[in-house]
Amino acid sequence: MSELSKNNFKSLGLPRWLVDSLMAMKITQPTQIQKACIPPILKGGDCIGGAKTGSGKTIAFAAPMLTKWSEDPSGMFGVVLTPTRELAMQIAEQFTALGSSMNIRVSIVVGGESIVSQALELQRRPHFIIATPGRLAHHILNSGEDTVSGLKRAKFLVLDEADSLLTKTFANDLNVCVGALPPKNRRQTLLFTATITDQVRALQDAPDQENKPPLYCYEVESVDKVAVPSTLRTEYILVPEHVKEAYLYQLLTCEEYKDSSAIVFVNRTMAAEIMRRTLRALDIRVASLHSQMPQQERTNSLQRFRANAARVLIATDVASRGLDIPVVELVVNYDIPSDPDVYIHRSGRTARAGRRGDAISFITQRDISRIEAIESRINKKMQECTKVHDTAVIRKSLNKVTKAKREALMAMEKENFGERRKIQRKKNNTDQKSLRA
Ligand SMILES: Nc1ncnc2c1ncn2[C@@H]1O[C@H](COP(=O)(O)OP(=O)(O)OP(=O)(O)O)[C@@H](O)[C@H]1O
Repeated sequence: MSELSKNNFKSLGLPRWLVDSLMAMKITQPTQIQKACIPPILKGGDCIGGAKTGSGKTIAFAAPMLTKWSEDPSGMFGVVLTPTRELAMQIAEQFTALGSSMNIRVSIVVGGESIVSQALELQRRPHFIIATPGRLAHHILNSGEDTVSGLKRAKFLVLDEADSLLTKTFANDLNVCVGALPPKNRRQTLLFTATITDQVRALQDAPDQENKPPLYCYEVESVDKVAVPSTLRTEYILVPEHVKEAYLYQLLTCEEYKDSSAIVFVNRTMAAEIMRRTLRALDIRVASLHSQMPQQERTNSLQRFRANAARVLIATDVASRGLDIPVVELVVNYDIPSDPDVYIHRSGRTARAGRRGDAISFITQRDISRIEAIESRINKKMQECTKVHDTAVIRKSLNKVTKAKREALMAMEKENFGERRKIQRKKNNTDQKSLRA
């Protein structure tokens, strides 16, 4: 098929109803990854789809799956696994929206929600299950044959954020999930990520004992060696460790960003909580998202941020992958991640679908080697951010920021926050490690 004739979804082989659904979402022209993946998936192939953050990978797998399902819309059809609960909910929303005219049934199977109501929902035979591996594995092992028997007839398995799912963290649960599905030669397997790792590639090269053609591997835009979107501006600020909070406050309230929607990434849950309280005391509309929060709070926080009731989201890496919130204009790496791929995913929460966005990294003396590793991974040098440079201004805000932080710490101590966190962590552990996700 020539490049020109791939310029709309119909010519890629999608049916009218789905083209209409996409059009209702104002999606009319396929992106590169969609052009590359949809036709071979429709032909029955497996696929490794690698493309930058925000390039439309979800529709690249959802559209061909929905197309094939609509030809025989009965029973369990596909399973999508993804590393976080919020991402599972987001993908389920996309499937539901795209398939709404076809009475689609989509079930979300994630940790932190009622096991019993999920089991009942699974018994009603959804067409698609969007799950985190831990909770789906739990149902497979504990919920009885009538709950999970439908999995044996699934035609598709998707590993979204495949590189993350193929790490040790998920190995046991993933094995349980894959073991409950038809063998490789009787299903299609689709792997998608913005950061293809050797573990993902290895699946393509693995000897094929089941007589299935090898996985197609699309590394879209591989000619362009820069691993982040071209619309993403990458900058850094050199910050002395003891005034990081004051710099953050200045950045979030400076002329350019005072009304912007921003995600601030920190490396620890405790830091996220301190930061949320500090910024709230400084009159910034703020929410937080981390793994030690009860699920209902996680969902509420994200909803508030999506609806712009909160302008700033303080998050750990539970929010670094996949979340699609188009209004986000700024990502701050308040703490620098040790893995350069994590930087790519975090920064990819902005500059999505061709929009502009900024990723600003706070660099202390200790972070220099991490920054070098990131620059070499993304093949791009960060520019110095000049929006917060006036030391007098920093000095001026330092007092009030320090006071706000001190009050936040005192309130947390009074509420026994550290203790509550321990209890929550213990609860999460006893909910057992297989419910991790
Ligand atoms: N063909 C298209 N035209 C315009 N917008 C699109 C198109 N395809 C997808 N989008 C929109 O682009 C945004 C990003 O898509 P998506 O979340 O699938 O990105 P992704 O590649 O999975 O990113 P990540 O690697 O961060 O998970 C979504 O809001 C989606 O609706």
